[in-house]
Amino acid sequence: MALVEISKYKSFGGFQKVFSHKSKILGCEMKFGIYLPSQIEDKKLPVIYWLSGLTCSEANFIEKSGAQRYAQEYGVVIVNPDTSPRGLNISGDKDNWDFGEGAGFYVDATEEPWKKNYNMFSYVTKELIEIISTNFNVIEGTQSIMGHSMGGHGALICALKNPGLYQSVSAFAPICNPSKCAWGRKAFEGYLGPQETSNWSDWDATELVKVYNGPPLCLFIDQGAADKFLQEEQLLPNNLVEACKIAKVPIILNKREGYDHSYFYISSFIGEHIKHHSGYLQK
Ligand SMILES: N[C@@H](CCC(=O)N[C@@H](CS)C(=O)NCC(=O)O)C(=O)O
Repeated sequence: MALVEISKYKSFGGFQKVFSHKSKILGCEMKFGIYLPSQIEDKKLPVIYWLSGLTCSEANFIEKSGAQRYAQEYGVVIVNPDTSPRGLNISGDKDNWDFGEGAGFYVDATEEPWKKNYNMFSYVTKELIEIISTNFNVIEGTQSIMGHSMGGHGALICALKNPGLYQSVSAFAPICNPSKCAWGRKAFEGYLGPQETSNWSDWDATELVKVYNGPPLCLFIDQGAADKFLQEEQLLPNNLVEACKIAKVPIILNKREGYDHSYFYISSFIGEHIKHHSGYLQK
């Protein structure tokens, strides 16, 4: 599991780095970003994982979120992986911006030709955690997860399907009910098979919340009110809020007037999310 350092920039006192490594679970070379605050020289730190949305690589979050300032302030490492396997040349993996490369949807695929490599759920929740705890000065098991859009869905399902693995979870404009929106239905159909014969509900936050059985978990959700994908009913936050009410799972939904789906919106509130997670991680 050798890591290769691809880039290193000093930022707010710490270092923003990118590494590549050969992923066993995905069967390809993968890159991830990691921000290492300066405090890591003296002590072990907790980790927040960030999962990006459709069309992103590890670069978007690093270059546009402005997270480094807050990671340094709160003394947390931030790790952000790519959004799918890359460079495999599976037939059809580059034909769509919302399926295949850049759109792994954080599931473990069961369908051909994806099932051998498109296993982003296992990559994020197992292999990446192991790589980070083996190679960096982090507190093993003290971690949270957040993400945006497809990555917001990813963060929610990673937390809901692994009770206790993450101390807290948050999401910006998450795809809350993928079984009921066009993006999710296309991805689930391709990676998991037809709804009638596959367990889509095992990968859908709105369904998973109804059967959540683990340590107390509060879902911290952010949504721009002027997000065109909210208006197009790709995100469906109200379905998640309703499911949480029924299941008695606490949820905070912050509606942000005038904000859209972009990293201008994310960078406006990333500090609040890092502060939120830090409250759980520094206990
Ligand atoms: N390509 C899509 C938009 C895709 C999109 O908005 N992707 C979001 C995540 S769902 C993103 O983070 N894009 C990268 C960026 O803004 O840097 C379109 O043109 O409608």
